[in-house]
Amino acid sequence: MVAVRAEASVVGEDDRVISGTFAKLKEQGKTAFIPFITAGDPDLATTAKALKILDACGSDLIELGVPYSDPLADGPVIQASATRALAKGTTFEDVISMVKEVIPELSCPVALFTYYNPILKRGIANFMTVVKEAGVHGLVVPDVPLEETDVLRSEAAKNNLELVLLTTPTTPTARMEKITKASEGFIYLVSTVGVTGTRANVSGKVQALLQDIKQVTDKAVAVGFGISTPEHVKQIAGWGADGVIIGSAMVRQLGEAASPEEGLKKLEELAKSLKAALP
Ligand SMILES: O=P(O)(O)OC[C@@H](O)[C@@H](O)c1c[nH]c2ccccc12
Repeated sequence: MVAVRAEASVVGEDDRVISGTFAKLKEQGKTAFIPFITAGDPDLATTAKALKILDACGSDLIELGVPYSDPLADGPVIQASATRALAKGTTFEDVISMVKEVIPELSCPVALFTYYNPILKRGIANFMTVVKEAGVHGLVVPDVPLEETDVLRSEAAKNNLELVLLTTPTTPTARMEKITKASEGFIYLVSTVGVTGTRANVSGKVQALLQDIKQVTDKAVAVGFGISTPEHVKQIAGWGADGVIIGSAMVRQLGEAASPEEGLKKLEELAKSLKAALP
């Protein structure tokens, strides 16, 4: 009995900040606004400012990408952004030092986005401890197969980190059900096949995919890939999504601006316009 209690207190419901955030939003009938940016593009000082701006614009969660040399799920915008960040010399350790300073100043939680290799390289247990100590609340690891998530999830859980899993339009139903059971924080519904990057329209399949997922789980579902305009986010919120994730459109503001200051200004404008379009 005692052992069971001790175990339960390691990961109490209250420690699950990301699922807690979604639960609160649900009570208020709100859809989460979740921007993604790459750490270190154009530099880490600007990333720190961007995190504070996104938080002030009403982000409900921020997905912060660790730049990686072989970002296989990413389209041209995020690839170029990761390349710029790496060319600046941004390391995982630098990203961690920066977030450690900034997260205490934010009111919204942060999920760290990273490919699997940098985790394996550092050792799963060690990686989780470092990330937790930096104040991070969850992890998105797009290239880890479901079958290999057990050890990742248990090490994450020891550190109160929620491990978000992804499902795509080509995921078979039985597998999608397993993913919804195993996913923590929320379920990441990839809106379309292919790589990240803005698209003119949101795939019409998203509405049916959301219904399918919601039939098998009560967990929150956030949609990402190809979302960039107020019309897109309105449409997806109308289909019952619990959150919208916007990556490339955000990354582009910072990456393609003439100066960091201009990039931050454009980022703020986009964040405000998307947030204002959400219920
Ligand atoms: O860039 P988009 O199309 O807005 O997609 C979201 C996204 O950027 C972010 O969640 C993400 C960045 N890289 C990824 C790789 C795989 C899955 C998801 C991601």
